[in-house]
Amino acid sequence: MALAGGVRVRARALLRAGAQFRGPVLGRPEPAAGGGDGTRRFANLRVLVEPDPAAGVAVMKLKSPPVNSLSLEFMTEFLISLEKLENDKAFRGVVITSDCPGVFSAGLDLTELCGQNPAHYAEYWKAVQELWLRLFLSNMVLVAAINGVCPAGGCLMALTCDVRVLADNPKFVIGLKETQLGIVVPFWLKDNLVNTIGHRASEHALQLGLLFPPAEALQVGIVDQVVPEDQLQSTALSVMARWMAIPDHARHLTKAMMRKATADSLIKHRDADIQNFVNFISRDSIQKTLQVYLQKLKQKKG
Ligand SMILES: CCCCCCCCCCCCC/C=C/C(=O)SCCNC(=O)CCNC(=O)[C@H](O)C(C)(C)COP(=O)(O)OP(=O)(O)OC[C@H]1O[C@@H](n2cnc3c(N)ncnc32)[C@H](O)[C@@H]1OP(=O)(O)O
Repeated sequence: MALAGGVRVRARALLRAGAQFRGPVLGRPEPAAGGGDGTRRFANLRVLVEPDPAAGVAVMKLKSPPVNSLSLEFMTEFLISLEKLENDKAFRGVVITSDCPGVFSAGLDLTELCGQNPAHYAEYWKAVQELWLRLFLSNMVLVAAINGVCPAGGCLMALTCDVRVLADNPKFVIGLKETQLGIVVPFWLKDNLVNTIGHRASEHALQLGLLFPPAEALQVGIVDQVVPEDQLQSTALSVMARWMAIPDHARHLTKAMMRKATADSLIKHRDADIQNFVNFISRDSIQKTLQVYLQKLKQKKG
């Protein structure tokens, strides 16, 4: 699946501004530090990719501090890195994890949703849809190694993966807390959750805006495994090895068959979904609520 129009334009703009990339320009992998071991590490500003071509696996580390919020730049860079791996036959699986201590992702970047114009909100929401579609329909095996708090849009990313492994730390909660913020999840994210934990559990989780700590997350099935923090990466890689043992063609056709209807329902109603979002986020009352919420987040430290 290729990048959608708006996201592709932004991706090109990012690539044109190659000077802002630390290390190599995307598309030109550099030898790992120390070199000569056949690994090709590449990075853009906000995503670090550690490839292991011999295993057919890459680890994507989200590194958009402080909280890996889903800014337009972050989503664009993430999708560029993902596409690069998808286009390289050497890679069949990706482990997604965070490089920001204690936070997998704080979800939507609320600063993108405050005081901007409708065209910006439309571009932003299209990028969120694109992020979800690209991950949800990826041919590769995706394993989320969740090493931090994972609310809302962070949970959206994790839910697209084939497997979720959560580090056992009571602070590392996961879930869709939107109703607690007075907002409603989009239908396609609701469908993704229902496919994962079932209808009844989703009703409770969504209406109450539940954030599950590890034991409860495992019990409800929003994650597949909970492991000690120091075993997260090794567990994710061994889960990956099990999935990689299945012939790719059969596995990804099966994945597509299982996920097609859910993805199609967004693809068919994409423009209406964007319009709904723009109307919602442009309301004065929502803008005021957002400002207050952001202010509270900033004051938390003080
Ligand atoms: C009232 C909200 C209305 C939202 C309207 C959106 C409409 C959307 C419609 C449907 C969408 C559904 C799908 C997804 C929805 C979302 O993702 S909404 C976002 C929900 N996320 C959150 O509420 C998380 C908020 N953040 C936190 O709770 C904490 O930051 C944390 C993740 C638990 C980490 O805590 P800690 O390590 O203590 O860091 P902090 O000190 O709190 O934060 C550091 C700085 O980061 C800023 N920040 C935090 N989260 C965000 C964010 N989501 N977007 C932008 N910025 C964020 C925070 O303000 C701090 O900034 P500074 O003070 O300037 O350092």
